[in-house]
Amino acid sequence: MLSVHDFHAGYPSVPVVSGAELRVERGEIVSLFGHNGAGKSTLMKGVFGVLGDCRGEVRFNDAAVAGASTRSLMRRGMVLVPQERGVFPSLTVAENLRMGFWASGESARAEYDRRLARTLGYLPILDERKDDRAGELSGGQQQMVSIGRALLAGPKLLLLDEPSTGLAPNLVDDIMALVTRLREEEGLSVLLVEQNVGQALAVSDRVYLMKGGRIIHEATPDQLTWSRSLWDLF
Ligand SMILES: Nc1ncnc2c1ncn2[C@@H]1O[C@H](COP(=O)(O)OP(=O)(O)OP(=O)(O)O)[C@@H](O)[C@H]1O
Repeated sequence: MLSVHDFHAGYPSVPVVSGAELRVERGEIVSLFGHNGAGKSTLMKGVFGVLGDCRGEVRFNDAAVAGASTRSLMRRGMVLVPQERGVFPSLTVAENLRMGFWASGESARAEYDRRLARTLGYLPILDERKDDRAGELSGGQQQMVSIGRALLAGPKLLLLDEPSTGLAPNLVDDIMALVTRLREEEGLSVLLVEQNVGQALAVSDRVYLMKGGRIIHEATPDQLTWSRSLWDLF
């Protein structure tokens, strides 16, 4: 579904990610772990076409997409849920969700209704709050808006950047359960950045460790759980 080879990304005159190699197979949940500043968000944003200064190979659904715009990647089915959530506070929840649909380039009303019904099925709180301004919602509910907006875009691959930032532990469990359901019921592939390592490991098929802008190791959750030497890499 996604393969990244010798990928470099950063900001004007600030190189961050160096020579990254990673892949996400269809239907896989893959986590990317690393300390603050390791470059996880930069890698995700680079792959998603948000940053200008990138080079290397990115293949998505068998097409070479390095350098493609975010807009074209969304139309192909890659969607980023950014760490900062990016909800539009003065718009209602329903309007925020609709933005995701429009960003996917779809315009058929029937498809909108179908995606909306499925999304509200996963996130019933958004149905209850659909006429409220997103800025009035709690942090956890705003995270649900951000994920819901991504689902309205009809993703095949979700890039989820620290979805549980600032959330209570029970909400972290809810988000991990949602990720698992989306994989099982929608066949979604997920690349997940998460600081709650234990909870992310429980839902992941594979894991990458990132340090100093480099991917330093690939492991299964089992290997990571039982190998002290892998943790020492950090
Ligand atoms: N807009 C920017 N301009 C310049 N440097 C940036 C910018 N955003 C991030 N950086 C730098 O890039 C490096 C990697 O940051 P990044 O956010 O990718 O790390 P991260 O692993 O996602 O960390 P965290 O877990 O804190 O989100 C850091 O040194 C950071 O200061």
